[in-house]
Amino acid sequence: MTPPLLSAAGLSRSFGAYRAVAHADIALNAGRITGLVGPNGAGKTTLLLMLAGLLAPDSGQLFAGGTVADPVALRSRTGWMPDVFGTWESLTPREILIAFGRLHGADKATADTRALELLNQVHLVEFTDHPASGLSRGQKQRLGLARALVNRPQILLLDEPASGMDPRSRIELRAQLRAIAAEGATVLVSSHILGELEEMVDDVVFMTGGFTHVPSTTPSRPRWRIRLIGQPADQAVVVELQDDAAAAAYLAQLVAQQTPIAEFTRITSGLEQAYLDLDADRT
Ligand SMILES: Nc1ncnc2c1ncn2[C@@H]1O[C@H](COP(=O)(O)OP(=O)(O)OP(=O)(O)O)[C@@H](O)[C@H]1O
Repeated sequence: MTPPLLSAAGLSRSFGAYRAVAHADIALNAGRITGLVGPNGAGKTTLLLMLAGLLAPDSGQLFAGGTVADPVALRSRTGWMPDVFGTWESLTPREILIAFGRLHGADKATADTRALELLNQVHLVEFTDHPASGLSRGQKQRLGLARALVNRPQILLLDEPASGMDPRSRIELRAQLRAIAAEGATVLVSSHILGELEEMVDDVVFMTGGFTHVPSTTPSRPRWRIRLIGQPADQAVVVELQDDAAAAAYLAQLVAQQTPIAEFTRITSGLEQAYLDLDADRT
């Protein structure tokens, strides 16, 4: 079996006395998009920074392709997109991307060509030579994605990439990540938008209180709550159905049977339900 492009075993990291990541195991395989899901403060960003080779773990080990990862080599193969793009705002998107290309060893002409290619890809060409401070939050996110892709990374780590993006940009982001994975890279994306993540990812890793948890199966079936007229809310029935079309057919069948329905509600996506189940286990 091909070893994961990047994996971590027993990573931990504290800030002073506070243990942000207690024990994190994760395996990121070529061609796969993995979702990293967890509540605020769970340790997701800290884990992503360690996986990117940007923050040293206190203990645990990182492996790239099955052998112990060298942080410098890891950084050269990794693209990192932080949740907030806040640096170098007086520079233009072209200058920022060229600078990052040069940091990755490209000559000026190659870095310039790559910068323009990426600005095209994330639809920011019209802002190529304007200061980045004038970009909106969503545009800055798109520039952050371009910056993460400068070195054509095999390992792409994204922290809340869709926050601030408009619906079209989100759809494009999904397609771009899928295309990047299809070329053999691995993508790890943290997000709180579970419905959206569910459409994007192949695998999910949950994180709570500094610990990672891999669900035994990735739940994919959403659930609906059905309550009959006069039925107390706590006695409503919950059914799992494949998708909205299956729900519509099920509802039509109930109506044809003259079932006295008071409520028929999609309650959560499968991923949301798994998350709530995990949270319930922990409280
Ligand atoms: N540099 C730091 N110094 C001190 N504490 C930190 C530092 N970075 C993170 N922490 C703390 O570690 C914990 C985990 O933070 P982290 O940013 O990894 O969580 P997260 O899961 O990404 O949260 P969110 O979903 O809110 O972005 C938090 O309690 C945070 O305050």
